[in-house]
Amino acid sequence: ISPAPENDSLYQAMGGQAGINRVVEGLLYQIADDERIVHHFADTDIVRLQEKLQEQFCVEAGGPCVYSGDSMADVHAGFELTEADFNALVEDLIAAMEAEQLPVTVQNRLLQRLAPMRADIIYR
Ligand code: HEM
Repeated sequence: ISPAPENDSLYQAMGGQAGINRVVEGLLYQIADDERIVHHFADTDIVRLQEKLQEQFCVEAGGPCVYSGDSMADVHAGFELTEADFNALVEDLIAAMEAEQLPVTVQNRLLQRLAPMRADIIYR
């Protein structure tokens, strides 16, 4: 787990919670259309996933939120996710951020916050 950001500049650059929520919604639509990975979500409570992603992205962007979901290792264990699965989801997230016209510098700051989670998400 990386330490929380020291300020909320990324949260502000993403448009606060409303902007983050639009990115999360776009991500969920991208995943729904992504035949490479959508099968993993067949039994998922999407309303819960949306809520937890909204919280998590807010925290990682330095916003005033608390993440109430489970650990990345616990959540993703059992899906046997590959590096290709991980990269596909990152591509979907980038597409969602592009659709919100977030500058690449802002996109990269969020991706850098999420990248360290990779080791907990990919199956070993
Ligand atoms: C940076 C990458 C990722 C992040 C930040 C992330 C984040 C999350 C979060 C916050 C949750 C909700 C946890 C909870 O309900 O308590 C979740 C659930 C889930 N994630 Fe990920 N995830 C990532 C990558 C992936 C990938 C690559 C896949 C599959 C292709 C995946 C599949 C799932 C599934 C299927 C669930 C729902 C689990 C269930 O229904 O019990 N995730 N993820």
